[in-house]
Amino acid sequence: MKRIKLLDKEFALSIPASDIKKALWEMASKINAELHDKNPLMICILNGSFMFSADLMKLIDFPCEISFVKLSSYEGMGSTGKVKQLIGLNEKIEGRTVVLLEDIVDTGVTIEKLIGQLNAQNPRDVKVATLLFKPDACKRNVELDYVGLEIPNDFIVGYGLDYDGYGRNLPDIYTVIDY
Ligand SMILES: O=P(O)(O)OC[C@H]1O[C@H](OP(=O)(O)OP(=O)(O)O)[C@H](O)[C@@H]1O
Ligand code: HPA
Repeated sequence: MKRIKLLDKEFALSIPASDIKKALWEMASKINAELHDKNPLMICILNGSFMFSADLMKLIDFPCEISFVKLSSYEGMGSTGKVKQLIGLNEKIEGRTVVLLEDIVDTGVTIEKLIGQLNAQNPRDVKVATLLFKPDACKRNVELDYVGLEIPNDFIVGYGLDYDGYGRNLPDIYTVIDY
């Protein structure tokens, strides 16, 4: 299995780009079927979601808007449990369907906090589309409307996800080894 090194850690290939592509096609076809008449505002949660959001948006077959927020909770290989908001949302969402685009729901603290903030602005509906979900790590009761792949509770990098800033550019996903 292909291995890479980032900083002090080694990683082994765990999800090839072809599996990511298939998961994106399946998710996009559901979103296209269910939301084509809802004029949803897509919200990309930076940084990690930049690659997933860009690839998913290319598969959406109806006119729709995208905006961006920037949140941070992870440091090194673990969650701090605290979510910092680095860039907020400018758009008004009252009465609108919004779709949060996440690369990963891990402990669930990031998505739970953002859903709470957005619900205070009385949207019509807040939906969550996440490429990856770690069910064994998730401590929060959050409803995930579109999930690409369920994965084990291991630290991963690639396809937007980083280890201390590195690895986001990798087209495949890798799992840490020997730590
Ligand atoms: O479910 P959680 O435990 O909250 O973890 C998920 C969040 O962690 C990552 O962001 P991170 O804080 O690493 O910031 P980044 O996107 O800039 O890498 C990821 O992009 C999610 O937003
Ligand atoms: O496994 C992960 N890897 C990188 N960033 C993350 N943010 C949450 N979980 C992860």
